[in-house]
Amino acid sequence: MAPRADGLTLALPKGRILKQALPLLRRVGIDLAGVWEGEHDRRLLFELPARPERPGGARVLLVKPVDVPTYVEHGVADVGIAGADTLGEEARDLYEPLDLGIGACRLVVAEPAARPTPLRRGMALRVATKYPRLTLNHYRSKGIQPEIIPLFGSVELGPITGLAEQIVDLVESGETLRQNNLREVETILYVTSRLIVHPASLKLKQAPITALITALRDALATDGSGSSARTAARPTGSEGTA
Ligand SMILES: Nc1ncnc2c1ncn2[C@@H]1O[C@H](COP(=O)(O)OP(=O)(O)OP(=O)(O)O)[C@@H](O)[C@H]1O
Ligand SMILES: O=P(O)(O)OC[C@H]1O[C@H](OP(=O)(O)OP(=O)(O)O)[C@H](O)[C@@H]1O
Repeated sequence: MAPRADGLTLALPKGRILKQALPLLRRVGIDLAGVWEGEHDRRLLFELPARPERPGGARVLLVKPVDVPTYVEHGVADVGIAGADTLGEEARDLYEPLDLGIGACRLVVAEPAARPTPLRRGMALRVATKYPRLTLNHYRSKGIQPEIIPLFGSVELGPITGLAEQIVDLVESGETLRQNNLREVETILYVTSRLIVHPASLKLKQAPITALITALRDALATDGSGSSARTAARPTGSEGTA
């Protein structure tokens, strides 16, 4: 096997994306089995031992999903995995060579099914969200300058409690919206997780990074899970933004 992650540091998102990323990473020689012991394991840094095909070993950092781009942008990690939602929220100097197809969901506008708010240019509107920048851009394109109410979770409570008229949040199955009597108004962004690379690492560690990208691309091409996730999240012909 060709060296694929030799000497690289990877920043991986804890939580739901990690679960989907692990089988893919295993296929390209980054195997956390027997190293990371699962969600109860509180360690955050793992050294993958050197092997004949990876003489320099590899290092894995487990970080909060929203922090992955920060580790890569600062060059602490050479590569990382981050959702298009996280990447779209803040402009960063990162190379984004590959859509991994995992972590598929959508960033949508939603509101109470029984209390829709018709939108008019220049209207006053309160919108609760974890994504202030993507949200502002979306409403500004409609001539609306909303008051953004920043939340870090349970965003669906916003319109139920009267905190906001609308929300912008991620939808996967649609179950959270449904159980809270909310309806989707519009999709802002089709989200999947991307491989991100520190630009300097791409030059300084060109061989292992190119090998990793190629191996991941090959694994995705022969693995139904990546492409099916993409298909589920994104209608044919759409590209990133809705
Ligand atoms: N149903 C979903 N809800 C939220 N994020 C999802 C969903 N499906 C896929 N994702 C992707 O997973 C990423 C991380 O989501 P996750 O909820 O694991 O992180 P988090 O919000 O930091 O978690 P926590 O609940 O621990 O704060 C999102 O940025 C998005 O790209
Ligand atoms: O469409 P669904 O499959 O129901 O998934 C969407 C929900 O999942 C996420 O919340 P998460 O579970 O991360 O909890 P949070 O509200 O604390 O962010 C997201 O913010 C939605 O609330």
